[in-house]
Amino acid sequence: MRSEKFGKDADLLVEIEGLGVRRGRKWLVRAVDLSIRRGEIVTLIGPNGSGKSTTAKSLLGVIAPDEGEIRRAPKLTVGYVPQQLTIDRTMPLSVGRFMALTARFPAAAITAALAETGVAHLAGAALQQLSGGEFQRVLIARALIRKPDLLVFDEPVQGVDFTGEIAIYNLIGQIRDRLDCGILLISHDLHIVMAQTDRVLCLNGHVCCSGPPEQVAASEAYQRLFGPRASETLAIYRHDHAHNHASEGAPLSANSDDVEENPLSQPIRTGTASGHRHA
Ligand SMILES: Nc1ncnc2c1ncn2[C@@H]1O[C@H](COP(=O)(O)OP(=O)(O)OP(=O)(O)O)[C@@H](O)[C@H]1O
Repeated sequence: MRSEKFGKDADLLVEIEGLGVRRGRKWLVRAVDLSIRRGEIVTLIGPNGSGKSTTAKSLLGVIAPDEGEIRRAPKLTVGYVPQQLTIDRTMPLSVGRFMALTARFPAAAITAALAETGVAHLAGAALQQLSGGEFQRVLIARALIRKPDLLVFDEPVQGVDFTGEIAIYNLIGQIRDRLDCGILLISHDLHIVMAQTDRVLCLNGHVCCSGPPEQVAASEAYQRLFGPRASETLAIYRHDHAHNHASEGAPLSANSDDVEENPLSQPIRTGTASGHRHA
């Protein structure tokens, strides 16, 4: 069943079906469906505590699901870019040494990865002296060394200033184009994250709504979660990029009313975005 599915769809990297994670009597997430294909940028958004990290950790295999299935393409390589806040930058360490901290890589591979994210000139710099945006580029470079099929970013613009944010999102788009990898972004920052995104899943313990950014931003469930002004900011960041969303469906209603912690949300689910190709 597993190999059959991935055999038929060579671009499919990971597929989550009916994911549920429970701690004690509380479901942290339930009934989450999510798939990521090569060349696709998928964003998980949702308020604090809505289950974004839980979903991502399940996808990465860090935590085991209590319900549902997670299927990964054979030999899938995943790169993970952690939140800046989770890393102690007070250690006296150069960028070059930081890149080789958890595994040994040839110097040329490190240089190439730093060049890919535009920070090759910082290889000898001290980690503490980097700006938020520079440090984020170093973290991305570290995740790129293994040439991942799938890159997961946890809050990619945390600690980065406003112009830096746009540059980081442009970089993420370029990485997707150059490496033809799949990308999963996790963010509670609801508008800026959407600029480069093909598909958004709005979580609040379950999938409140999903689909192309404009469709999600316009949905009632999204506006109820984030407030009516949330969708207005989207237009500022959205830019044109030539691709086709022809196979994505319109919102359909769905059921997931047994999730304890989501009193606000009215579940809406869209059709899955399959056959998505970039020019
Ligand atoms: N081991 C655990 N035991 C009990 N509750 C947990 C556990 N881990 C996480 N939670 C709770 O599960 C919910 C979802 O947490 P999760 O970290 O997935 O949310 P998130 O959307 O990533 O939040 P944030 O945006 O704040 O990072 C939260 O209410 C959290 O307190």
